[in-house]
Amino acid sequence: MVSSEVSGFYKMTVDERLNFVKEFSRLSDDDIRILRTNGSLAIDKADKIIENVITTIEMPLGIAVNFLINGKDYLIPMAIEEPSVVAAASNAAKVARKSGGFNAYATEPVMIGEIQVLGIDSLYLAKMNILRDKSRILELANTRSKTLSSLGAGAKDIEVNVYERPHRMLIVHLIVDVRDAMGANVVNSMCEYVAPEIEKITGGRVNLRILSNLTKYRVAYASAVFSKDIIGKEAVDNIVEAYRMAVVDIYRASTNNKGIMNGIDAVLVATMNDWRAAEANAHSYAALEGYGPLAKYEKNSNGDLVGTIEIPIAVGTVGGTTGSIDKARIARKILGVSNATEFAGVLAAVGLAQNFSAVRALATEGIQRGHMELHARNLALSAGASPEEVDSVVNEMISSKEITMSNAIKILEKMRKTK
Ligand SMILES: CC(C)(COP(=O)([O-])OP(=O)([O-])OC[C@H]1O[C@@H](n2cnc3c(N)ncnc32)[C@H](O)[C@@H]1OP(=O)([O-])[O-])[C@@H](O)C(=O)NCCC(=O)NCCSC(=O)C[C@@](C)(O)CC(=O)[O-]
Ligand SMILES: NC(=O)C1=CN([C@@H]2O[C@H](COP(=O)(O)OP(=O)(O)OC[C@H]3O[C@@H](n4cnc5c(N)ncnc54)[C@H](OP(=O)(O)O)[C@@H]3O)[C@@H](O)[C@H]2O)C=CC1
Repeated sequence: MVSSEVSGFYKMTVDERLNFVKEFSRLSDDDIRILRTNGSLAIDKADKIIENVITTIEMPLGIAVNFLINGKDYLIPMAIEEPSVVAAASNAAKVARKSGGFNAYATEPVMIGEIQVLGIDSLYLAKMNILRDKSRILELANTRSKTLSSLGAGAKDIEVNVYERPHRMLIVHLIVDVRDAMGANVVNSMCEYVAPEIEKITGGRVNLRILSNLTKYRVAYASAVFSKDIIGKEAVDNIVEAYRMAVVDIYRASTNNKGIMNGIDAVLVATMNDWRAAEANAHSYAALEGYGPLAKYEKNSNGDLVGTIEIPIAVGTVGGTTGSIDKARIARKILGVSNATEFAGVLAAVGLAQNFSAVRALATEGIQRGHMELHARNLALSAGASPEEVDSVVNEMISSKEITMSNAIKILEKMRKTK
């Protein structure tokens, strides 16, 4: 197995990077041909995926290197428009692997489907009757997926929540093990299918039947030690203090968690998973006990920084659009995860890595040096520089210490005049 630890990956040419990834992930020549093809999603195929299609839109896909998770090497495909995210993930993974890399695990892939029942005479009696008929309801739900039933997964339990005020209703939770799927469609099918039975049992009227995007029972964890000898004692203390700011201040917690999702969303986009669901999930979980940071930092007795993350993740290796788009299928091959639970653990590690790098930068030199130097390339492109002109414009912006759009335009105009 080739190691994912590679210094100077970013200095390689695109072809050299592709060759590295091909060898690491054992990609076929056909995979490489697809990765090299711009616009590989044919318009007639795109037209079958969503509605009212007029074109497709491209976005860069980069690879974060150095990830060692539970002793296994990973290359992380990330599709994102924001510079410095891929660099930051690779940077954190490089530091973490010096202390053994990330440890990660995820709970069983259990989702919650919700059924709202209104117009019930006796809420507590209705609750009792639903619980009494639980096995029959679960059996009915499980007729909706042959695969889940054959895997010993599917609908497993029922919870009933009674609300008397401000509005009277029952909310029935269908607890479903969705295995390798994200699970929204299958959970929704089950909820809709059992709804008439719930009406019969309760004498009420079912209104909504929809999954919850808050997957309280489907949670991933990751941890890593970041050595004080690499990041410095002062950085360890400053990062712990920065974490504490996110604990007391929701304005900081929001930005902190955005940084975590920078990494997770990018992998979800690369593999065509539902990142809107992931966003809703992460932020509502962060708010369960009053909105706070999803990753925590402590200093251990050796003086090193210990980072941990606890984040709900509903991600699929089957279903949705994960198999419909060739590059997403290849991105998953690059990632090399064999099931949704392993995938969730990897995403938690990516989220922690992303958070560590951002907070490390913030708590030491500030975010602008690392981030803006990479963002300068976008400014140069937006100012109209050709790919050949970008590096010269960027270098001049950096040496003038003015990384702004107006400076990029000025430099470009001057450069073209003197040519
Ligand atoms: C940008 C770095 C990594 C530079 O960091 P540096 O210290 O200049 O990097 P280095 O030269 O010491 O290199 C260390 C490693 O970083 C990687 N690396 C280094 N440079 C590159 C590059 N050009 N392209 C790809 N990878 C790169 C690479 O793995 C490299 O190892 P090597 O290959 O040399 O053995 C650092 O400053 C950093 O991690 N900054 C944080 C950036 C960040 O978090 N960006 C997210 C966007 S800002 C945001 O949206 C969220 C935020 C910040 O608001 C969240 C929050 O508030 O919490
Ligand atoms: N609120 C939200 O987040 C919502 C999201 N969505 C969308 O729903 C999609 C995800 O739904 P999802 O149910 O995952 O997708 P699918 O319905 O596409 O896929 C799930 C199905 O795949 C089959 N399957 C085959 N092998 C496995 C396996 N190993 N593990 C699990 N299932 C397997 C099962 O069907 P079978 O038994 O027939 O083989 C299962 O029901 C996403 O596109 C999402 O954007 C939709 C509605 C709401």
